Amino acid sequence: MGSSGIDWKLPDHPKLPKGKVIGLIVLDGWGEANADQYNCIHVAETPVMDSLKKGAPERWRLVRAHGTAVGLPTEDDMGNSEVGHNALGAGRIFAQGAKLVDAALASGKMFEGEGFKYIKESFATNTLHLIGLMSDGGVHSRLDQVLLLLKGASEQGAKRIRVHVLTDGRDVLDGSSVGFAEILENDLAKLREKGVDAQVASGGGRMYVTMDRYENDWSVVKRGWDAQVLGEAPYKFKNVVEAIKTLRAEPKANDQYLPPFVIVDDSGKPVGPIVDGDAVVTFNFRADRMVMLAKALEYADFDKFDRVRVPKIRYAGMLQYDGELKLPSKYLVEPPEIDRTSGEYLTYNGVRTFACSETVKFGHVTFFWNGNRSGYFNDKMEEYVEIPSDSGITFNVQPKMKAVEIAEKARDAILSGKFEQVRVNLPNSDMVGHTGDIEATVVACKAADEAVKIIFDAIEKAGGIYVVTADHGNAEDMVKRNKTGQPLLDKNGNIQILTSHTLQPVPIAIGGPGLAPGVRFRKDLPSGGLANVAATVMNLHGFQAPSDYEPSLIEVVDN
Ligand SMILES: O=C(O)[C@H](O)COP(=O)(O)O
Ligand SMILES: [Mn+2]
Ligand SMILES: [Mn+2]
Repeated sequence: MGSSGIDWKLPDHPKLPKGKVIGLIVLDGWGEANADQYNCIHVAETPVMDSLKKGAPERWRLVRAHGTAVGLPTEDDMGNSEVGHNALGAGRIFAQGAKLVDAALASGKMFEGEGFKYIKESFATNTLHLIGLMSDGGVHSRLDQVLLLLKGASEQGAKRIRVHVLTDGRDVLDGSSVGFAEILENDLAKLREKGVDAQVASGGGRMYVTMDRYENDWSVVKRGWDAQVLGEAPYKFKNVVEAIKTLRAEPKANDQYLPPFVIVDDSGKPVGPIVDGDAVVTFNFRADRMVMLAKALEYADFDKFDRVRVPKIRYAGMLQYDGELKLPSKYLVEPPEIDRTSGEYLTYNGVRTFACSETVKFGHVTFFWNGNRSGYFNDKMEEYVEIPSDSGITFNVQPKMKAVEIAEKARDAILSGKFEQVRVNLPNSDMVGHTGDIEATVVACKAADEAVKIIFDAIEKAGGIYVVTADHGNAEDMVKRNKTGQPLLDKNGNIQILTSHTLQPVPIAIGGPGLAPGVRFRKDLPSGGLANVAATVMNLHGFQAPSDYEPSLIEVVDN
């Protein structure tokens, strides 16, 4: 029993041995879908992953990775890395940010909480700034929630509001930001009719402005800071719709990569720099791509870039983004309380763990896996290795990314005999899938498959077990489809490329020389999802899972 009163000791599994090394591979954005020319996994040569299917149904199956299976509001919500890795690591389904924010808005509790009271103190004299992703993707944010927040804040006395938008095109179709901007403008106009001075103040494409993650490239956050806080950007416009349309045409940027811009008044002055006394809310509910900005806004000691001017603000996140760092300290909605994750249990039960990915996905197999918590549970039992990602490029120009490097680190960790769990995320199919470049995504899928082979070979040598799965779909479908599954065409007759994730299930396969002969997937969990994986892995480590975990996918039959 630990000091927290939690009994961390896991009971022995009645049939499965301990001490086998498990190679636990998450292919990011690797779903299962019908085979056609837009299914890059099908088009790519992926002999290793293909061969696993032959193990069905005993050793290969599909699991749900979207919607309510991962704690999202509806079955129309595609999966994503945060909720996927949370479910994989925590073994239970938690109501996730999107759902918690919906509930807090519906009940009005958002406006009664500590976080809102804190920012509200600025309303009488100062400006409320809202910063975040303008999208209905439901991955990092949702525009309908932002509109309700705007309405609620104005009803609560906000007299001057400035919105700093980040355009998406990654969780939604490229080009859709124009429509979102029109919807937002419409609501801001309604507020102005009511006497609230409400306008968009700045913007930029999410991948080029603000929404970097895991400290891959601070210049992205700096570009946002300059526009949002300092009111400085290379482009100036009178309104946001014009800004987006113009920048999409020239310099021909897509939504994800629009350059930063500020909105200026008739005299050319930026309408919304952030100044002393203002309130700021970052309205994304998802953590990874808000943490860096949250640090810049909140930390007095900060040396990642020159902030030039650091306004004394009242800052709240939509959620608290990092439970360990308590960042930000003020927030509007309580984050999901993802406790007692499998990683924490396993360290208490003698399972030594190695986790690795490249920077852009490093936090997925550490931070998200451990319930949005940074750092080690026990640094004597765990080693996390981050391979630096390339920065400043779109990954279609480098579709192999660091797959080989990740796999080789995993191989070495497996062969070292120092770990019982070696966990990796292979980013290729997701990161390249998001660029919408089909040819490059095919190369990416092949590269991921080759990396899997390197890890499998090590597992073979070490007499271990492999578990390979994915966090959600992406590369298996690169086109927007109608209800009957036919590709949709835009008004120029071109197919509409799908840069986002999908609603598809993902594969899970188990095997390797260390897998006890009688282990197979149960048949009585047809709707099993990612949250069932943690108990499965605990079993394969020789333990029974805690009783409130989603049930294990495997059973052991006597041969
Ligand atoms: O943040 C991103 O890159 C996308 O919005 C979602 O992708 P991920 O959930 O795979 O990280
Ligand atoms: Mn992902
Ligand atoms: Mn993704």
